[in-house]
Parts: sequence; structure tokens; C-alpha cells
Amino acid sequence: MTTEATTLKGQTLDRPALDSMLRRRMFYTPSFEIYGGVGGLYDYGPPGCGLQANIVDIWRKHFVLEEDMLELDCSVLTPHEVLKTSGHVDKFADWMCKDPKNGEILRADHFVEEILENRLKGDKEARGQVIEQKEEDPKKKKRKAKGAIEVVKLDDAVIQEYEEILAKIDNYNGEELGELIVKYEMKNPATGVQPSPPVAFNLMFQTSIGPSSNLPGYLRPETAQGQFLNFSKLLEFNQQQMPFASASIGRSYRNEISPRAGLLRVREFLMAEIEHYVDPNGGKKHPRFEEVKDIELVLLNKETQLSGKTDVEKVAIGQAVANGTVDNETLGYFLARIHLFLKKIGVDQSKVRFRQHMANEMAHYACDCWDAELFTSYGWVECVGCADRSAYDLTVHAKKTNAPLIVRKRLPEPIKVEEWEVDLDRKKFGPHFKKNGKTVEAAILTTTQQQREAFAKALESVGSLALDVPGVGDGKVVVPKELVTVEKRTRTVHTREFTPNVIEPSFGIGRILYSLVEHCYWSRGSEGGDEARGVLSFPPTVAPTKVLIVPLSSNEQFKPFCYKLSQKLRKMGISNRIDDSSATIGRRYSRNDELGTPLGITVDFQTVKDQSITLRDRDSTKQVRADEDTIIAAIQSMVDGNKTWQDVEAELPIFEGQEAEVPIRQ
Ligand SMILES: Nc1ncnc2c1ncn2[C@@H]1O[C@H](COP(=O)(O)OP(=O)(O)OP(=O)(O)O)[C@@H](O)[C@H]1O
Repeated sequence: MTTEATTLKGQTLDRPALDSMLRRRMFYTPSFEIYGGVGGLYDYGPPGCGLQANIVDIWRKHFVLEEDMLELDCSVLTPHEVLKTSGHVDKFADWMCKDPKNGEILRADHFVEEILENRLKGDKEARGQVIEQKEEDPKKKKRKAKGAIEVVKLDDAVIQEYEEILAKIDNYNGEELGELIVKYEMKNPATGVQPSPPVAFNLMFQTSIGPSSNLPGYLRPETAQGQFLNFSKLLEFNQQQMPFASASIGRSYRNEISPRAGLLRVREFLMAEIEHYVDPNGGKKHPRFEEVKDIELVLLNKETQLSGKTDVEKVAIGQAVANGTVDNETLGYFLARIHLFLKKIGVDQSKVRFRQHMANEMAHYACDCWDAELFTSYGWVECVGCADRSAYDLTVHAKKTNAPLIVRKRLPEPIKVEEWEVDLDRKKFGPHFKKNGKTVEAAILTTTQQQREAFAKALESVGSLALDVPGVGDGKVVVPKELVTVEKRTRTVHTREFTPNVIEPSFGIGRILYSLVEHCYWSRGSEGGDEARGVLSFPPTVAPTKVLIVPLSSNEQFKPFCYKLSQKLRKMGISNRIDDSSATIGRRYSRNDELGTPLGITVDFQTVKDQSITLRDRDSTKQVRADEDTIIAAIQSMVDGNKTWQDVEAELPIFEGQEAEVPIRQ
């Protein structure tokens, strides 16, 4: 399913070299490392924090600001009842199996995937094809050492079966995964033993809120629920106007069975989620769809996946909605907006695709779902999920709490409707049910039209109605006809009530950040036999530090210039660092190429004479020279994303004479 990952310059991506550079430059590091670390927990260092903050800043401008979204910051700690109602307590689980010999816990789908991939690799090797020698995580290496890749030639039919399974690996349930393990005789390479049948493992971290431990709760697995519970208040805030969206950026927690692949599968991560509320009537149109309809996306739909094909053509989102590939305009609008966001932050456009979920892969609430996947050295990685959650969440929470999570829309013309209505004889009702009166009353009044019709029939035929009221006696309540009337009446209605549907784009910032790092990475110098040096070609808008200021040497005359420049840039909000260390200029620049710093200013003897400075482009290493104000204006326009280096290079005089390797201490 995967092909080889390449760098921005078409080189084979050397992941161990990239990993070691990221560690060295402290983009991120395992949390609690000096205590041995904990799987799936990472701390971000200074460049990682800068990069994350810039991605989030662009996200906020691109979505919240551009679309007038209503931002929320909700509690992480969530009571059990909320997540029970949403379905997470019962269904938010992955399949886990256990090696009976050494007790190792395996995530069933990952286990099947790894075994089949290794068998296919073994087959390739047997057929004499060269297999890429990738450095892998130590655990995998150990397994290999124990013979995980057996060099065995497979039948063509078997290869096809394996490839089909791998293409649909996300679609299998526990039982099906168990069947695959048995059918294909899969054994844990570490022990040579077949793992136990898969069982569901809930991914939420459980806790209790308060000292008495009688309020069980969880760390939220997504920010969405907090947003749904505020729906009525947001609608009010929005002056009852529909459609509208809420948005939230915050941490979520999932107790992943086997965290792996660095930032790609962790147990605590930053999410940015949008809940867009739309009227389900009228085809879920979007008022701004016209603006995006010609944007072309790579769409891998359900049918194509079933056929085993993975290479697909780009298609305009307008066309995809018109021919039903994408269910509705609102979903299509967000797919296009997600694409534009990923482009803006510098994701490689040849490594993005939108993949539709298969029916049994979809989350328990969704009715159509597309993932924005980015290609990395780990294969295609889901970085943004975009689901049509229908009216599921608002409906279940409203039912549970009786809160009116609905929209009332004024009709252009009043209409007459026939409805079953319930009247209670309150004088008799209270004394009859005593302390349970209010509960029984609420249960009767929240019944559906269908139930009321059945009540009317029961009152006529048996003289009473029966209904379930949890918490009252044995839960079964009988109401005699003296206490209640159920009648069909005609009334004039001026408003329509409906539960909005929700389209939810959900971004995992850590996955996007890591994929972006891979997409921006390349190495310089390896071609000429020199020592390869890593470069991270972040666009200036997302780069953690925008400008490196280097004095040509340790000459005291340069210091005030550097200091003044730094202060000026800081006042403009442009992050910068002075590097007056003793390394050569070349070394100082390459250190910052690894940090992704796009621009470099050199202060030299000419600066002292005429105040001019040079500006260096990280990617081409070309330089221009001009007076300070001109250079600062050029920096500002590139950092704001209004100009590229090519624009600046065309406008300003090129500077040829760089003393790149002059040691600073002469
Ligand atoms: N364990 C995780 N580590 C990092 N990011 C995650 C993790 N789980 C989910 N995300 C991010 O949150 C986004 C939305 O979450 P969603 O529930 O759709 O993921 P998911 O389908 O459960 O992911 P997966 O199938 O990979 O476990 C994902 O697109 C991803 O970017």
C-alpha cells in the first residue's frame, strides 16, 4: 500500500537522520525521560512549541476568524454520564489481543498489518527484489532478528489476498481480526505463539472527580462533547442564526494500546475541532460553496478502495458533490477548506489525499466521513477527520437531559399541523403519584408522536396507558384514563423545530506537525560527498524562528547593529535570534537550517560603513544586500506570506561575496 517516502528534493527520506536531528534540536522529546519515559507521551522543546503555536495561529485565522466561528475552551474532565450518553463508554474502543506466553499486549489490527506486510516483504526478498533498508524502531528490529521477515515466496493469489486485507485493514471488527489471525496462522514473532482472540479495550482514561469518588469521569477523548453541550447557549449568542460553527483547540487523551511512530500515535495530543451546525433539510447547502467549488482534490472514495486501487485523479469538489461522491455541499466545503489550510502551512501537495471511510470503519455516530491523509515515511497517515455526525450527538444529549438542543425557525407562511397532544388532570395526578409525580409527568410529556398515538389507543381499549419510567418503582408505570387525555388536534404553527446536523472537521495538530516536518525536510551537501546537513524548509509563516542574525566575526563594532536589528524585529513581532558563537558563519547558518529558520541577516564591515545588511535565503542560500529598512520590509512581507523569496530576489540587488566559512574568531 505504501511507497517510499522522499524528501522535498526527491532524496530517499532518511528517517533515522531526521529523528536524530529533531532530537538534537529539541523539537520534541519523550516525557519523563530520565525516569525511563512513558510510551506515547512527549514534551515539545522550543522549536516544537514555536512550530505548533504558528500552526495553531494559522488554523485560528483560517477557520475561526475567516468563518466567524464561535470559539470555546471546555473542560477536559468530563463526567461519566456525558460520555455514556455520547456512546464513548460503550463504543470508543480498539481491539486488543494478548500473547499467552509473554503477556505482550498487541493492538489486533496493527498486529495483522505488521505480519502481512512482513510476509509481503519476505516474498519480495525471495523474488530477488531489493528491499529498502529502513532503520526501524528497536522493538521491530528485535522481532526481525527473531525472524519476523521470513524470506518465503508466496503464491500470486495469496499476495492478492494479503494486499486486499491491508487495503481494508481499518474495516475489520474484533471477530473478523480474530478470524484472520487464525486463518493465516499469524504468530507473535517474539514468541512464535498465536495471540488470544481480540477483545475490546476502551481508550478513555478513567478518573473520579472530587474527593468522595462518587462522581466518575474521564479525560475527554475529543473536544466535541463540550461543544455540543453548549449548543443552545451558542445559538442564543448567535442570535438564533443558522448555520454557524463552534471551534475549540485543546488537549485530548486516549489510552492507545500501542503508541508508536513518534508523534503520530500518542496518548495526549492537541486537537483543533470544528462543529458546524446545519439544517438537515435542503441538502445541507453551504453559503460559501461557490467560492471553493473549482478546487481540485485527490479523493479516494469507498468504491475505489474496494477495487484495491489507490492511485486516483484529482477532481473539482463541485463535481464530486454534484455526482454524489461527497455527500453534501457543507462536507465538500470543509474538505476544500482543509486542503487550503494544509497548503498554507506548507504541506507537500503531492502527499495529500482525502480518503472516504468504509461503512463499517465509520465512528458510531457518523453518516459520511473523509480523512485528510498525509504521506510520510510511515505510510499514509490520517491527520484530519471530516465527519458528518448527523443529528446524533445533539439528539442523544437532549433525550438524556431534556435540554432543548434544537433550532426554532420562523416559517415564511404559517402552516396547519395535526398532532397528538397530552393533557394531564393535575389535581388528580399529583396525589396519585405523590413524590414521583414530576418524574412521571416529564416522561409522559417527552414522548414521541408515535408513542402518543399508541397511548390514545391503549386508553380507549384498556382504560389506561403504560410506560417505562426508570427510577420509579420497577420502572413500569400505569396511568389510568381519569388522569390523562391524549387527542389528535390541529394547530397553526409559525415555526419549524429541528435538530441540526453536525459536520465536524477534527485536526490532530501533532500528526500534522510531524508530517509537515517530513514534507519540509531534505539534506544538503550529500551530493558532493560532503557531510549531509539537514534542512527544514518551513514556509516563513510557520517557521518557529523567522530570522537569524549573525555578526561576521566577534568584532565589537558589529554588536550594536545586531542588537538594534533584533530589537526592531522583536517590536514587529518577528521572532529572531542572534548567533554570535565562535562557529564559522557557514556552521551557524546550517545549525539554523536544521531549525527551519528561513532568513539570515549578516552584519559585516560594510554594515559599519554604510548601514547596509545582507539577507540570506535558507533554501537557495542566495543573498541580497540593501539598507536596513528595505531588508526589514522584505522580511515582514515574507513572514506575512505576502511575498516569496523569489519576489524579493527579483527586487533587490544580489550579494555575491559571502564569506561563508570565515571563522568568527580571527
Ligand atoms: N493517538 C493519537 N495521537 C495523535 N493524534 C491523534 C490520535 N488519535 C487521533 N488523533 C488525531 O485526531 C484526529 C481526529 O480523531 P479521530 O477520532 O477521527 O481519529 P481516529 O480515527 O480515532 O484515528 P486513528 O484511527 O488513527 O486512531 C485524527 O485525524 C488525528 O489527527
